[in-house]
Amino acid sequence: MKYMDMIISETLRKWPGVTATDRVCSKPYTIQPSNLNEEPVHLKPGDVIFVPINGIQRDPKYFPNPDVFDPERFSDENKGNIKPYTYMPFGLGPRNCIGSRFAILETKTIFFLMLSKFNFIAIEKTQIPIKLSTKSFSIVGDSGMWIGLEPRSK
Ligand code: HEM
Repeated sequence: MKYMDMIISETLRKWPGVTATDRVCSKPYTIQPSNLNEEPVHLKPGDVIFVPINGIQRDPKYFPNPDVFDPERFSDENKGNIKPYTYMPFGLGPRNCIGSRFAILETKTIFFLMLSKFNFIAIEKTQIPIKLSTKSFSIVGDSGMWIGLEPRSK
């Protein structure tokens, strides 16, 4: 199941189901500029901060060639190179997703059963590359997500 684990991790990097999360600031904090033309940002208690999970996980600074689907990023040899706090499909810290292990187990079970019976194939309605909807907060296809199931011959 190691390779399936790598596939699921990379899918959640490139296409995180939850594209952003938020936090409420509890004490004053200043984000220092990282470029010459930027001003410091002063945060006050009560300010709400959006953490763009999708943007961070597609940032070439953290994931080279971010648009390439490459499960090897999560191999035993490579996963140690991922910088802390740059991969967060289930959020981070004490309020991270309580259902993450269940979600991964469920995904693996479904894929194991489906792949043992069917090949997943592109059909006429499958959009390659997929065009994403601009009307949804989550990552969904503009005209749905279509895939064909072909029974596997024994
Ligand atoms: C692939 C599936 C899922 C994804 C990508 C996902 C993602 C997330 C993310 C990003 C957060 C916010 C965490 C943070 O801000 O640090 C979250 C919170 C949460 N998720 Fe999930 N989730 C998934 C499945 C589930 C499932 C299956 C359950 C329940 C069975 C669940 C229950 C929760 C709950 C209760 C919270 C709020 C936790 C808190 O505020 O302490 N999630 N999830």
